[in-house]
Amino acid sequence: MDLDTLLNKNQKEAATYLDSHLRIIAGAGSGKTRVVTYRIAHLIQDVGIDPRSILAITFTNKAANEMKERVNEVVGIHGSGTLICTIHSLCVRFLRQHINVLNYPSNFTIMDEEDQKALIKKLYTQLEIDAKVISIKSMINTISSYKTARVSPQRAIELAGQFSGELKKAKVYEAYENYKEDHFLLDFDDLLLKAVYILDNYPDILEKWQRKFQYIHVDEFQDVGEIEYHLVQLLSKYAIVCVVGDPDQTIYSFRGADVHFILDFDKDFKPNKTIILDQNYRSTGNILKVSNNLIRKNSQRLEKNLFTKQTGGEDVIHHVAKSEEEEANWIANKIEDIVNNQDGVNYRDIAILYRANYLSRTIEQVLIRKGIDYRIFGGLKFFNRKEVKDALSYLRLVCNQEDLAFERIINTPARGIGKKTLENIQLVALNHQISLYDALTLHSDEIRLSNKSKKEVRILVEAIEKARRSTLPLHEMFEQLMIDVGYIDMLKNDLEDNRIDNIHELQRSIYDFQVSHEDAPTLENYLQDISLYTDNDSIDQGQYVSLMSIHMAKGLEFDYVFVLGLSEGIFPSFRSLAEDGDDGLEEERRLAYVAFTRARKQLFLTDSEGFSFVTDSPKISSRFIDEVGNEGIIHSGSKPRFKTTDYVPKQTVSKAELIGDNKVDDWKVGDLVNHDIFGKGVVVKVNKNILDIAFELPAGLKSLMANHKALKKLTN
Ligand SMILES: Nc1ncnc2c1ncn2[C@@H]1O[C@H](COP(=O)(O)OP(=O)(O)OP(=O)(O)O)[C@@H](O)[C@H]1O
Repeated sequence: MDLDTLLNKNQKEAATYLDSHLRIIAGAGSGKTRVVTYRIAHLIQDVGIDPRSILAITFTNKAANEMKERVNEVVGIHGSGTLICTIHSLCVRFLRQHINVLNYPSNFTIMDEEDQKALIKKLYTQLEIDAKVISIKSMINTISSYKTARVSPQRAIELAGQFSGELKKAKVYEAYENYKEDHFLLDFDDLLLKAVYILDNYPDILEKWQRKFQYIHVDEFQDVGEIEYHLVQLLSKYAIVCVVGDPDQTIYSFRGADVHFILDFDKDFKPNKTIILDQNYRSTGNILKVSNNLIRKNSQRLEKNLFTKQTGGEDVIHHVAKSEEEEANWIANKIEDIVNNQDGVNYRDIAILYRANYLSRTIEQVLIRKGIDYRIFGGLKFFNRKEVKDALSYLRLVCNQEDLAFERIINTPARGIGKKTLENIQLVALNHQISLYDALTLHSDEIRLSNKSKKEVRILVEAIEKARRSTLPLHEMFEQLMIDVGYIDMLKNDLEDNRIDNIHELQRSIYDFQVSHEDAPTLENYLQDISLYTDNDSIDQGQYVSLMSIHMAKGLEFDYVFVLGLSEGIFPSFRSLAEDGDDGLEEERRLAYVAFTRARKQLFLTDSEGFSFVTDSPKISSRFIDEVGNEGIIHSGSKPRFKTTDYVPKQTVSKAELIGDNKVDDWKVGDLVNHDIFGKGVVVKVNKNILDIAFELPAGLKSLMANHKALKKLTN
């Protein structure tokens, strides 16, 4: 293996330095993964280290598999036995051997989040706790916080003292832990905690595992948390540890990752050396320029000067579309253009990335319409998501009392209608040859329901009937329906922000449908239109565009990358800013940096005008676009508007800025307005003499008469 031809000088030093612990701090695309791979190969092939004494911890299973493959390619069969896996897999492997010391069998069961939810629901019934008072999701978070802070259930009960809410949670925690122990179950936290507990308390097992590894590598070290760090410390007594990371790519702080572990590595692991890799091999000069300019705006960072020898390259393109639909169309057209006109490029070289999963909806619909196959990594296609299916079922019930829709939603949210009651309703429907909904409403006397269920059913039926009679525009009827049937409350109680965003995105889809089908914007037509997307099971031809959230894209690379939805409030996310202020903003910026640096040949950034149902405000371009400067980037489409510049005038509007007379045919989408009561807004739809205007919160979206005196057009 000739490392001189495979690696640059610093990379080679990093791959071959074995005299002490090693920290490799490296920018995006500078060959971190490549260096770890060749370091392992070097240890086996050139140094003759027993492969079984080499450990490499990666962040995802995908990364582990890729690294294994690459090591095998280089060293062949000699590499077998090297342990390359995620930290959770390492713990499972460890526990299967040693958990018997805690009186667990080695074939314990691992619980995922769905299992956790089911268990907590069960415990709530036993302990008579209402999920509306303590949501299941918040309970899962509480349990996880107790555990990672190493607070035992007994201690939690003591700490809760007389505070009844806290005491209830502590009791659930106790019952949860007891149940798991009785049934030999482990949740994800337990995998790490139990492994660390055994290593901390059983010196002979610790010694055995410490003697196992001579060389330990940890990739993506910027995203480790306290327990992972402790585990690496424990295992490293006789080993040389090599950690690799990029502090600018810390994107999991919300899950306990702490960038200080890589920054302070030199204090705990002695002696040590740090090597910095600053040559980027992945991206063109322009992609790098734009990414560097952005990340420089973060104040909490180690300055690195990432460079590339691939100067220039295609400009980064930022496109502002008139609407989300147009944004998606622009992306799809560009993709077709690239695939048709660039030699050897196919769909698999292209990725579409977004900040939040709900943002995939519009682009999915456009790709389906154009017959471009796509895959969503780490998630479900929009119309397959549970909450979207539930919401559409409610609409189907409003539209035509469909039985399948009825069955899907009758007990979501819970109305005390279980399998038996449903069978009872089905029988009544069969006897009378009517729909399930009619059976429930017209023959309720034949159905056995508790008083509580009767009340819940009444609320449901009233909500459905109200929606049927509604004269509101469809998207408003839908919004009201989701509130009236208790669906939004259910999601709020369960702290399911992402699912709520998907419901708002579905509302946007209904709104868009009305705008484009002014002639017959009926619910029936909408449902028919949408079935094209819900029944879409494309045949896998192996050629697909990859769609994923930026968190999922960590460590990956693609020739062409589109990052969509770059609107202020969406990316950076308003929630991160509200919850974590400047720290939240810096993490969002790192996320944008990760997204931009996934691109090899060309990067496209898009956003659109109009109104966001998720942030409930008019859309303007993300500050990140403003921050990347003007070098290496060109703008197309509408002129980007930023919060700091021309969008919201700081002073009150002067008379001269106002156009006095609002002639009806003067209006167009994108016009800025000032309204005497609602303040400033932007026109999102012109419908003869009625304007849909998106105002800043709290006013939101309003339909107003174009020539009303309260409304003034502002000069653009
Ligand atoms: N010395 C080199 N010669 C040629 N190609 C290289 C070299 N070093 C890295 N590369 C290539 O550059 C790209 C980025 O490398 P790699 O994925 O290892 O970077 P990374 O630092 O792990 O990236 P990130 O942290 O952004 O995910 C890969 O395609 C890799 O093959």
